[in-house]
Amino acid sequence: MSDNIQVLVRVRPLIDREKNDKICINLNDNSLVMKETTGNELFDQYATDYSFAFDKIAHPDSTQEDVFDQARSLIDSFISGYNSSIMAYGLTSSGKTYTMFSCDDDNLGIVPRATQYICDQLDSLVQQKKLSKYSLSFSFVQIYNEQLSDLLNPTQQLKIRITDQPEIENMSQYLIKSYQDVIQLIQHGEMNRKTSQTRYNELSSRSHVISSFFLETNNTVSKLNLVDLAGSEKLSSAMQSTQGQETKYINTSLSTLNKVIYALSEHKQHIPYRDSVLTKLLSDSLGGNYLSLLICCVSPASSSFFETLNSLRFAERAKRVVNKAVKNEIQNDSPDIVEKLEQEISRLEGILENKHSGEQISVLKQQIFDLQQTLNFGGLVEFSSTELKTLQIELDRKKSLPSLDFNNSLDKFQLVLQKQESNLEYLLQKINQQNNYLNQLLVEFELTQRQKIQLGQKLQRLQFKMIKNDCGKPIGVEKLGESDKIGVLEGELNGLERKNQILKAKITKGKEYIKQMKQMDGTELEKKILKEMKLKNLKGDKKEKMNKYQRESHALVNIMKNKIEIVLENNNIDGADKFCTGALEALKRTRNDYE
Ligand SMILES: Nc1ncnc2c1ncn2[C@@H]1O[C@H](COP(=O)(O)OP(=O)(O)OP(=O)(O)O)[C@@H](O)[C@H]1O
Repeated sequence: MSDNIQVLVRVRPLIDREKNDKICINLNDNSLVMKETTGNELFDQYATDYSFAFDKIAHPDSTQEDVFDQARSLIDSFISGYNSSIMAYGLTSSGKTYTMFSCDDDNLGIVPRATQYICDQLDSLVQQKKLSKYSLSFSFVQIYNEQLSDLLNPTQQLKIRITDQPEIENMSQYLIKSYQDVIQLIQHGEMNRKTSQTRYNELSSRSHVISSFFLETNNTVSKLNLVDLAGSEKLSSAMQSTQGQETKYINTSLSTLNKVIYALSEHKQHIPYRDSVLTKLLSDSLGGNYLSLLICCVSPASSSFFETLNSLRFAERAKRVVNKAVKNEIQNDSPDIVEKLEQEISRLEGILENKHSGEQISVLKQQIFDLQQTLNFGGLVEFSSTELKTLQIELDRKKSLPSLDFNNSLDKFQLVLQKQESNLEYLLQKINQQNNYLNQLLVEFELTQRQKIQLGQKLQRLQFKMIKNDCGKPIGVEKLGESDKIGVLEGELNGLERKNQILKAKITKGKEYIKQMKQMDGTELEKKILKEMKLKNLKGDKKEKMNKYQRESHALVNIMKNKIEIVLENNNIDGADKFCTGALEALKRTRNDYE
């Protein structure tokens, strides 16, 4: 079966820290339009629209069940013997963990729902006698700082082996009988998962997590990967060194994922799977023997505009990747699972009877015990009551983590600074475009100059010819024709001169404009203002001032962008100048307000 990666975009509702933000996404069932809105009609009418189409869009009011419904067909395929993969991708705090792993009874995520669904479906197949035996097991690993570890047994050393598909050596796998088994394992694994508080998310996942189900039935063997990717985040000087290091690793592996998706979508010969642990492990889910669904989680808030745009561009590319999934059937003459396990037990018992050293015997005993547990479908870890108590205390501690005060000035400043930095990058890009446009004008100017000289020479030759006619021959039809041509050429010459003047004026204005824009690298000024505010540690009206500042600086950046776009698209220098003047005045006003 050859199938493109399916893409579902989930737009979550605004969260507390975004309550003053504008919504920058308009949604339909399969398409959406992004527009950077400031709330000011004058500026907003010039904002660019970015349109996207996907297989499905989950709106902010979509429930966890609605989202699971979109994943159901993939889980059915897994039950019928196809490898399947569901991956959540997005900026930090965009809702990936909520979508995949939420264990809140009222809002269960895809992993617990999938467990329940798989167990129910398998039981029903057994009851209908369509299936006589099966074994379902679960594993849970994380990639933190490019290191792979087992969340269910963190002391275990893991290794990736790539034969025809990637496999993890030494990874623990637990047999699953019910939904509760998986919930217990997830809760146990979540405690070993690397999380920390970021500027955007008070409990942010700093690792990529891959939970997998392995199903073996009478005649098929299949795997289901449920992946919660760590969220990308912009590096900032305010990050502590460990946080900075984590963020670097996350961004590098996500950028390799981007490169892999790019190479696959462009049908390149070399796919850089080996450049990161994440892509090595997902190599089969991306372009291989898997059916895959990508859930791209995004926030509708204008403060995440650029990051959301990037996530959607990534998702749009992923849609073009084609997987080649085949049903994994096993030969009927191979011994069934129970028989295989029984044979292994007798083999190990045989070895035991042959009197090995004490150490070997205890290892073998342990192996026999594990296998018996597996055979009895009792393979699920039994936590001792003390272990359970410790786990509960840890859970309660995590639940009671003090919620981050997002009004805390430092955090707010960081947010504003980060936005300003990306706006500045955007501006610089536009200045470069403007420079290119000016260069084009210069080339055009030179061309018209050359044409003008050629026409002047032609005119001289014609005038000379006329003088000769006047002196030598009677004035005839030919001479009248020549003088008409001269009139036309003179007209053209005048036209070219006018055009040259206009071009000169445009170039001068353009140069002035670039100079102004460069001076307006005045985000420097804005940063200075921020720094001053931080130093003064303003209280009381601080929040109001910061909000006002954020709105106004945002609007300013828009004015500048609009100006450039007008210059580029409509070639309307005058109109653009008015905006620029307006922007400069507004900038002065903002500065006055904060000085
Ligand atoms: N669809 C939703 N409805 C309601 N709340 C949501 C939704 N999606 C996410 N949230 C809330 O948004 C916050 C961030 O979500 P979550 O932790 O899942 O983000 P994340 O993308 O996993 O972030 P990170 O990459 O930092 O781990 C949480 O408080 C979560 O409860």
